Amino acid sequence: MRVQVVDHPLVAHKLTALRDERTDSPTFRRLADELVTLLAYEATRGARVEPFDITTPVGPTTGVKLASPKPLVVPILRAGLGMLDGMTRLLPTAEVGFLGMVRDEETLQASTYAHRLPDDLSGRQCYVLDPMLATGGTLVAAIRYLFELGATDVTAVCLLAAPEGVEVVTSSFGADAPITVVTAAIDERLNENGYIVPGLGDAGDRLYGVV
Ligand SMILES: O=P(O)(O)OC[C@H]1O[C@H](OP(=O)(O)OP(=O)(O)O)[C@H](O)[C@@H]1O
Ligand SMILES: O=c1cc[nH]c(=O)[nH]1
Ligand SMILES: [Mg+2]
Repeated sequence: MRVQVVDHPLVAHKLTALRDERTDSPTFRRLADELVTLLAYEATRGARVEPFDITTPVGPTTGVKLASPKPLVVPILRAGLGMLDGMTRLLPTAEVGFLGMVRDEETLQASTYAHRLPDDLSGRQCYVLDPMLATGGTLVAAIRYLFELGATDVTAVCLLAAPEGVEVVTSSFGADAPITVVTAAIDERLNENGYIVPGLGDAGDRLYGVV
């Protein structure tokens, strides 16, 4: 398993504005979208391509195009939906599957309330979108499900991660697992309610105007 923290001044600048409690919902959505596009650039560094012949106005050449089968992008509802447009802007030919998951606020256990994914993920590069990697329960369950469907190459794109969550994903699948986590930052810790500190609060509520 590989963890990549995207170290870039624009990422840090936008993340700071996203964290700020004064940032309203429309601005939060825009910043999340912009951040994902920057993270997507790194997350897709290993995207498979195949040779593609074209003719420019000057003559023939061979370039590349994304290889088949198409990559699959999987936002984890609700908050992951706020990352979908930013990701598919860079991967417009990707297919999109959906996982609806919610964490119990008391037990912090994740449960799945909806799924709509292709039946067979073998050979597909899968990109899971979830802004927050907190205890790791949600991401572990999501990746386990993708593996059950045959996935062998999973990249999770998160806006923020807690060290505890990164550790749980690593220990659940092993250091050699074909998993990459790309995030804008790994914060200090989780608090007693399972929230990332300093974090940005409840990503779903802030995206969708609940607070
Ligand atoms: O790493 P974990 O401890 O499992 O927590 C992270 C999950 O919690 C949040 O979702 P939430 O359950 O609040 O659902 P929502 O997206 O509908 O707000 C967040 O969007 C992640 O999916
Ligand atoms: O800090 C956190 C942890 C889980 N989910 C969130 O939205 N925020
Ligand atoms: Mg939430």
